[in-house]
Amino acid sequence: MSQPWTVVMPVKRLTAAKTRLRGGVPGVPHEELALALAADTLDAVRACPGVAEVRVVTDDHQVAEVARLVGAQVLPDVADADLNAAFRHGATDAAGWVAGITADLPALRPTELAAALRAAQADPAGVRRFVADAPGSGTVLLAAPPGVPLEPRFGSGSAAAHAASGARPLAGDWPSLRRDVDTAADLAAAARLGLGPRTTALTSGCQVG
Ligand SMILES: Nc1nc2c(ncn2[C@@H]2O[C@H](COP(=O)(O)OP(=O)(O)OP(=O)(O)O)[C@@H](O)[C@H]2O)c(=O)[nH]1
Ligand SMILES: C=C(OP(=O)(O)O)C(=O)O
Repeated sequence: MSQPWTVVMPVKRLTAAKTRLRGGVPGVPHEELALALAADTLDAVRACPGVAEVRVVTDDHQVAEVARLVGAQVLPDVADADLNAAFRHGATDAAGWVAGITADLPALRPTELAAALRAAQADPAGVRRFVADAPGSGTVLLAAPPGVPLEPRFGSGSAAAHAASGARPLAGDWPSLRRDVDTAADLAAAARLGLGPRTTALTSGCQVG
């Protein structure tokens, strides 16, 4: 029987978010696209079996509104902090299993996330586990057992940084989980897997990638 998860999802202010994607979908306002990516990720996380609580760390009022509507808890960003500080802040005082996930997974399927979370709990070693992104250099998910600090090392080269910090990679065929979207080419790859409803509605009929 799996134990419940608290999932922490940081989202940057939309005006500053996803700069590598800016202009990537002609005709689609950038902030609407950034919001759609986060909203679809959030919906999939909320729909994932085993996820008891979702904490969205953000200073963006539109993201906060969407998050509250789907029953997530909203925490403001720590002033002048970065992505890893946002993960640590969101994980504060979480009692059981904690996972940090990036908010740029618009093709995410709840079944694939559930499978990855189950795989993390199946490890008897009691260490942090992570899921690398599709290219293998980044991280989309970091999981910590009860009582073990999340110790996030997201950012460029984070898969190696997480491994160097003692976290172990999770192997699994979870293409929708591993498909983070940083560029227009990533969005095209996510579209081939099947985008969530908000990103689909916003980009349908548009040239992506
Ligand atoms: N709350 C919070 N979330 C962040 C911060 N930096 C990044 N994120 C989120 O973390 C996730 C992964 O970050 P990146 O892929 O680097 O996204 P990004 O910084 O918006 O994209 P680029 O501008 O292209 O580097 C995204 O969902 C971001 O919204 C931060 O300082 N605070
Ligand atoms: C945040 C990360 O990278 P990117 O900005 O490339 O999504 C990461 O992979 O840890």
